Amino acid sequence: MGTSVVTSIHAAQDQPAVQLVDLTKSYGDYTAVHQLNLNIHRGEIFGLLGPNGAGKTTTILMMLGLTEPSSGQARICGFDPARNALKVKRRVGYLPDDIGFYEDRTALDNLIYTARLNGISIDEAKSRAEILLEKTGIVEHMHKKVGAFSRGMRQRLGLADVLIKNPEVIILDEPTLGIDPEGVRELLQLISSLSRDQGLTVLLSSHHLHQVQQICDRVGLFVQGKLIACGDIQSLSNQLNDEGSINIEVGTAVWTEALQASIAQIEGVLDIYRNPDDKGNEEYDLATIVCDRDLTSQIAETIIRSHANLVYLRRKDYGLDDIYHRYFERKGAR
Ligand SMILES: Nc1ncnc2c1ncn2[C@@H]1O[C@H](COP(=O)(O)OP(=O)(O)OP(=O)(O)O)[C@@H](O)[C@H]1O
Repeated sequence: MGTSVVTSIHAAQDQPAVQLVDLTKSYGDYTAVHQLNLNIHRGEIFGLLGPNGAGKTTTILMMLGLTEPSSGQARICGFDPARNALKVKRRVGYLPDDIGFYEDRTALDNLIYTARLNGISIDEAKSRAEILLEKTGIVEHMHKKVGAFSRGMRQRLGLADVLIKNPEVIILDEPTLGIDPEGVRELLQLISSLSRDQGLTVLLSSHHLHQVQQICDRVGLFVQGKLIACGDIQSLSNQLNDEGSINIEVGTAVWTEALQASIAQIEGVLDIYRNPDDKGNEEYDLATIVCDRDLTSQIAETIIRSHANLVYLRRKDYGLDDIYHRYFERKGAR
């Protein structure tokens, strides 16, 4: 093997698995994805997060060569999907949010079918299918017809289906949709361990920040076709802290609109929101007040004056709820 070949193979290994440069997609006057720049490194688990209609699926379709960018470029495993869709397809496994299987055929048959479509010999297909059914935890159901599978089992089978061609990158569109909390936890753990064991690059699209952050190395926050922030949870939190605002969390026996309005009138209060993932605390209601300075005593006074029964008050660092709220609902609305 000549030096130049060796160099170029090493260069390819060093290249990010996914490179998006000024990637843009317009439908008529509407821009669904606007000049997206993003690198995803090999072996990384990346979460593409955003509310409905943010442009996540459109981005994925451009990455797969299933829709053409209006401008800009994507390179997936070194290939441009707009020109080399087949080469990209060979290296990338895609699990859409509504994967179709042959419902009247067994899980094993479905996997063997996919493997055969990808040019894998029948013996190899069988052995890979059995290994993957084992890994995804549904081996005992391999002879069951897929039509009888639960949503969680289908998603596990979907993972096995994308993995059967030994992809370098897997793209999972809302993989946890419609699965119960325990099933979500198990599925995410499975994705995480598959990625770690095999050095797989994973792109996961979701609108559940809480779920995704459990396994993602980095997340990108996508709003109205634009990537408004990108990084690990800690650095996103630090960016918000650097903006100089202070978060005060309060717990009250009752939270009323009148109380919220009184707090909003305090000079220096920037934003107030109820904690979105307050897990049904029955003792008190939790809210976060974003201020441009430390307004702890003014807030306490206002709550006490309104007889709302202040149960607790503390200054807090930015957590996931705050990141979600500040980036998606405040910045996204600008
Ligand atoms: N073929 C199309 N023609 C016109 N507009 C489209 C088309 N496909 C998508 N859009 C629009 O582009 C925007 C982004 O859609 P996309 O499906 O990429 O969002 P998403 O982030 O995946 O949302 P969701 O979480 O709801 O799946 C939406 O406003 C959608 O209506």
